[in-house]
Amino acid sequence: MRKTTTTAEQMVMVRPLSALVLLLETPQPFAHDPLLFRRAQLLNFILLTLTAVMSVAALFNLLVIGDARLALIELAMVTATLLALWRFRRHASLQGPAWLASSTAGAMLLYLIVHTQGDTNPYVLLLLYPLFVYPLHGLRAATLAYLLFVAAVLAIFVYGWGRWSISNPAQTLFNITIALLIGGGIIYYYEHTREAALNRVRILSMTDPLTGIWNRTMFDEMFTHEIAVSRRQQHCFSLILLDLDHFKRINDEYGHDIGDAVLREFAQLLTTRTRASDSLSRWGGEEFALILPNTDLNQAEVLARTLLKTIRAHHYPRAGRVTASMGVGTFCPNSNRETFFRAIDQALYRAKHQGRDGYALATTAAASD
Ligand SMILES: Nc1nc2c(ncn2[C@@H]2O[C@H](COP(=O)(O)OP(=O)(O)OP(=O)(O)O)[C@@H](O)[C@H]2O)c(=O)[nH]1
Repeated sequence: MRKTTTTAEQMVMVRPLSALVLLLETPQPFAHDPLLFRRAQLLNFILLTLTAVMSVAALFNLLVIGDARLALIELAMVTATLLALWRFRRHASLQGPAWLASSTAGAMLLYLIVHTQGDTNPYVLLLLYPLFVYPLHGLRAATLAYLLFVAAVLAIFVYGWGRWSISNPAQTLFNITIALLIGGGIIYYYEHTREAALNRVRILSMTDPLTGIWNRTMFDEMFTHEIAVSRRQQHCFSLILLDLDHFKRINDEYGHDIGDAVLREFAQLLTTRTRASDSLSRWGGEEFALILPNTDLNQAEVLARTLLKTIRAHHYPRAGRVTASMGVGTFCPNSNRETFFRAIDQALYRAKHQGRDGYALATTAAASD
């Protein structure tokens, strides 16, 4: 076996570097949701930047400018961002640290305009606020935060009107208001477009384009989730695999368009005849999967019989009547995922071989370890 050794020199080089990489990396608990992960990445970056910038500013103000009061305020902000960073990384919490980050940055910008007393140059920096408050909090909360921020800026300006030497204050106030509203409006529009596009992509990635029900990826996720719930709460859930009978004939006799219409209507029929807590997915082709949370085998069997009756009785405008076969099984906390699914698949296969338009049960022995 190859042995790797690390010299003391390498350790010194590697440790600070890996500590830095660790800080830059977004914590794993956010990795399951791409949207959340992007938000967490941004928050991590903002908190680290705020901590670094404020630390440098505090040192500069203390040692070079000699302004201890300002340095103290900046050190308080460093403490706040470090606290937020700790909560974010240690407890994988996003909301609280995000609000702390945006409030700290907002307070810092407001303090800057108070501190420079009428100098309008720092006002351009105010547009940094919506740039990160929108991606951090989402459209609604960010708009509220930004409007409050604009109101605070204007209130500070009005407060300083008679006290500070501002050249042409009315004109300046008008310019600042317009710049903040237009700048914020553009960022709002951009964020709105981005959120709408992301939502669309999200829906497309979760649903089947033909029938509109959950797709196979979502089935896998919901199935995994239901197994976790079953093991945690120590109760069973059921699964029904459905396959349309002789579907190839429909395509061959009436064409693919009619076949597609049958699939859509079949999905609709099942959706209306099952509970809102049940989840119907298109497993692939003419095969569907129905997850029934908190349902035992007897209840699943009753539902299978009802569904078979409903499917048999339904008349499709061009294709007439269509039947389906089903494999029915119940997952209990001691079941094994793979063997359970295989047993249901085999049950469906048996239902087909027993003449179709019926169901077969996954045997308990086959479904368990
Ligand atoms: N129109 C349409 N047909 C599809 C779609 N996906 C799969 N199919 C068709 O579904 C048919 C499935 O055929 P088979 O696997 O032989 O099954 P079957 O004819 O239903 O026979 P049994 O399942 O044994 O009752 C094939 O002709 C596929 O082309 C789809 O999205 N639209």
